[in-house]
Amino acid sequence: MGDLEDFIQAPEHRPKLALSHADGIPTIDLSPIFNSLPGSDFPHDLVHQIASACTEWGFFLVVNHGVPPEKRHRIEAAAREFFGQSLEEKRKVRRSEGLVTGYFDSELTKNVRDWKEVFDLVVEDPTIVPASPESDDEELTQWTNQWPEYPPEFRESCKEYVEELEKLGHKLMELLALSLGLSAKRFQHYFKQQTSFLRINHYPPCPSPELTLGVGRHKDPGVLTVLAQDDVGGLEVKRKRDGEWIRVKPVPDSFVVNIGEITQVWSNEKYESVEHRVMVNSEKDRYSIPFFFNPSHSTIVEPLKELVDSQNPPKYKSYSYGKFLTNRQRSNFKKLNTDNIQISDFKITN
Ligand SMILES: O=C(O)CCC(=O)C(=O)O
Ligand SMILES: [Fe+2]
Repeated sequence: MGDLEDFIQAPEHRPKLALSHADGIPTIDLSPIFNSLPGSDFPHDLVHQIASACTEWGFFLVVNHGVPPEKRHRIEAAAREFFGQSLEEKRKVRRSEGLVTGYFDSELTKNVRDWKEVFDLVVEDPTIVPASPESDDEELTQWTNQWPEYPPEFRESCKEYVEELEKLGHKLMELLALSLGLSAKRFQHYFKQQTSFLRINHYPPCPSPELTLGVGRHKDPGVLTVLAQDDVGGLEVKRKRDGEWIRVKPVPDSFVVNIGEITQVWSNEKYESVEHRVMVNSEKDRYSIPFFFNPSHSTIVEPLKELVDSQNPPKYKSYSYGKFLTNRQRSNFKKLNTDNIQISDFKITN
């Protein structure tokens, strides 16, 4: 993977190898949404579970989520085949500054290299985004997918998986809306011309797991992330209550859902996006597949009018999601001297 030196975390960010599983992240059974009569509301109890998981953790697992397990197994198998090839083969579909989809093995999180390789694809092909982060530049550009030749079923397995995850994403947004006291379809329109993307992460075994991270501590910038992790484990969440790093135990056929920064702003911090990171290990390869559910580039992100009033004034200035996204994108390629753009940059401080 290159020089170990590039991957070494500052001492205060290194993982503890002694694990803290503690009382875990809540697990939410989504079967009621498939059993309720068409046109009727989701059960109150389910909406309540979503509200308390989002408030207390910013993370939860879902089971009985409606995604057929065979579609998940197919993309997982295709991912193993793809990453099992030589670096030379994989680099035929490498990502570059002009072409942001495809294979990449040198991502930085908070300016330190992650011990991972990834394959990214956009859900809308093409995806419309601003050409540059500059606020006075109105030019738009397109992100398109590139596909490897091998394995031959790679493209189709990604496509059918993404379709399922999109359906689940919309269901989760309906639940989230209800849990905030909004109408079920309140968020739907933001996802026309969505900028959602799917990432496949491969974390190879690492000789020094105590010094490095598969993904450094970060918050997801979008609306919602729905992650499939395999049975190896490594994802850790910073518990809101006390700041302890808690391991998210793998549960077969479940998804890990977490709140992104846009939801934090929309909800005026009723729901917070929580930091997480990934530990690697010296023995096993680990794979994970996050689906990042993101709105249109033209979305102006700000606390929702219904959720603010004179008692609870907006905690954020509005910002353009498209500009935010292209700004982040640029910093992923370069080691910068400063931290990349954060939503805290838009926080209103009195
Ligand atoms: O691999 C994981 O478990 C999480 C990955 C992650 O947080 C990310 O890609 O944003
Ligand atoms: Fe993440």
